[in-house]
Amino acid sequence: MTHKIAPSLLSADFGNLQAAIEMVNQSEADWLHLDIMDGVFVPNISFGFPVLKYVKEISTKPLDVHLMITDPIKFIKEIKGIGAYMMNVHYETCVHLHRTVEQIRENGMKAGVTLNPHTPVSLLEDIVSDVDMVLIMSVNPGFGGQKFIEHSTEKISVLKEMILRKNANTLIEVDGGINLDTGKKVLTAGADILVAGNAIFSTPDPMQMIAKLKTL
Ligand SMILES: O=C(CO)[C@H](O)[C@H](O)COP(=O)(O)O
Ligand SMILES: [Fe+2]
Repeated sequence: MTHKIAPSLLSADFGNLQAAIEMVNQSEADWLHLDIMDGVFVPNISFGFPVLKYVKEISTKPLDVHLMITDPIKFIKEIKGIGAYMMNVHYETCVHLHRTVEQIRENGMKAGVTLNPHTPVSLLEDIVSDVDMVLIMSVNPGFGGQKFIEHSTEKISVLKEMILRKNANTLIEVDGGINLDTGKKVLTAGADILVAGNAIFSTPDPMQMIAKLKTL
């Protein structure tokens, strides 16, 4: 399977979201990544449901929603309501992670579990086969444009080994500081999906950058 690219809208020009979404529609991107922050779990606030609803009206790509919020189980219905394809919750925010994953799937969405840089992959032993995707954060969540944490590649290798050992179909997504250089490293380590914000939206030709990331 060739890898997927999920541009993160967080680094787009919020003054012209329509143009950014239409650019992604016309590009080789596979998914559109949406970062929801609550100012509690992470020290930043991004955008919420009214914006997501607007994005869904324009986007032709499956929506990959990354929830950086406490108690994400409370918002499963809302995320379903905006037509999300993938709902990613942080391991660190879910007391009842298995129940959360079950409810996401019962609501017809794919379930992703996200790990902060300090959270070991070994904690996923008993749930990795029950989730559709694991999202490895390669920066501390909350902001775009941060530097890739090199240790992330080791975590991806450990996770890949776990998935193969369990004969699971779980995908690996990587988010934070991804560019042409770090993207190559994480793909070699076993990643299936690359999220990129700054690397795409800070270049003069974002569509060409998406194409380059796609051919890594
Ligand atoms: O989850 C995120 C931040 O918490 C973003 O998806 C991520 O940071 C993407 O931005 P960049 O590619 O610029 O690092
Ligand atoms: Fe993200």
